[in-house]
Amino acid sequence: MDPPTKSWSIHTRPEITSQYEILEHVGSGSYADVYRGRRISDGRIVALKEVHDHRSASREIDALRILRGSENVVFMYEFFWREDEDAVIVLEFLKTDLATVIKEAASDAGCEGLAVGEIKRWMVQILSGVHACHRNMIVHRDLKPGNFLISDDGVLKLADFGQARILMESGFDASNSENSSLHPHDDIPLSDNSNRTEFENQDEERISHEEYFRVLDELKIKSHTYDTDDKDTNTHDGNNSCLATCTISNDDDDEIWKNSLPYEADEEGGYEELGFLTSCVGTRWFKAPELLYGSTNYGLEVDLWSLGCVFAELFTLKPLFPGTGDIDQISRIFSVLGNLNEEAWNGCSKLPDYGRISFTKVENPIGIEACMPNHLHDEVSLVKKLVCYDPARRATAAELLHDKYFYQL
Ligand SMILES: Nc1ncnc2c1ncn2[C@@H]1O[C@H](COP(=O)(O)OP(=O)(O)OP(=O)(O)O)[C@@H](O)[C@H]1O
Repeated sequence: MDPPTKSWSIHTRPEITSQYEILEHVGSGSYADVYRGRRISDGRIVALKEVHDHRSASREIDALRILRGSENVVFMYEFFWREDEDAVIVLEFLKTDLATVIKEAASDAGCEGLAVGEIKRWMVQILSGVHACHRNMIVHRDLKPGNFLISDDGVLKLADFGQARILMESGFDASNSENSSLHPHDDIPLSDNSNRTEFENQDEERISHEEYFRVLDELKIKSHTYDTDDKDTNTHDGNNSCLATCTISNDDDDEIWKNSLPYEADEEGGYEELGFLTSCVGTRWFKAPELLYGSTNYGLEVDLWSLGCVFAELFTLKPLFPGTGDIDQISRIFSVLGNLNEEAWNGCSKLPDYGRISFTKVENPIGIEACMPNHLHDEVSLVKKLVCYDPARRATAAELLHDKYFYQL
């Protein structure tokens, strides 16, 4: 079947085709088509990501500009963006991803799971990629195995920043916390011959030890900044990239839920004017409880919950909370952690959708331990540091990078 008409536009753009040979279409996401390409000047194989959504392109470029040079974040060589055209982002080409690693291990009948050494290696790289984001106050908002790409030489890189937000200016200048998102389209003249921006060969930003530890301290500050232009209404279902808007659910029960949620407020002129973050982001299985309950002033911690789910999956090769709809998602979390209440998270009753639906009391939550049978105490404990209700109690990526678990043989 032919790709959607719009995705052909990359073939008809001389500024791109004069520099890149487009080899093949390698994948599609909710907002993008990705092609393998060859840079004509030196034969380098690249990924050309044609992003069909303006806001998503802006987010991805903003984040990748800031994160350039981070070893565990996908590298952006340059991008092309002209008025009335989709942005095309030129990225390093990464052949596989963590979802494939997990799937292959799970489908190998003789395989009892990934080797501990391999798991630790992936985790450290995941943490390093997420730490790079968080030290720059970038919340990714869609962490899942499929968004951790892997190079031929086994280096894992965080990708797909289409839902990312910058919560404050990098450098943590809180005085500029509002309107902090960079807008590449504002500073790139949108004329025919000035639509290309290169990043290759730029030196990695380096920070002093003093600055490093200051940043670690800052990570403890829970950021609840106002978001001036967040009105994205799309989210993904389950573990796959099939798009489900917030008004579509796999679960009939969610009819009740969705009708009670203020998703309509995300429409043009709604949240944009009010300046809140949307709760309508991420992939359900990895979505933090505060997002499921409609929070609009969450912080970096939503990524930490997702990380916990990814880590559990690396250990067990099975998703931790494979909900079929938002209600089912919450029910699954409750059956493991117990009901969400003030005792579990002081302040949770203020979440916008708290109490809109009453859930049966889970008398005996099974605990994370039961989801990870045959796993060591340290492994369960690592997941528990992330998968906990109170966002303030979730361990940061920086803290976990120092966790003794990663230094034990
Ligand atoms: N740098 C890359 N190198 C190789 N393949 C890539 C690269 N980036 C993305 N892909 C492939 O293209 C597909 C779509 O990309 P991506 O997921 O980033 O688009 P998206 O619309 O932002 O996704 P999503 O639906 O998860 O939000 C991915 O599944 C992946 O297989």
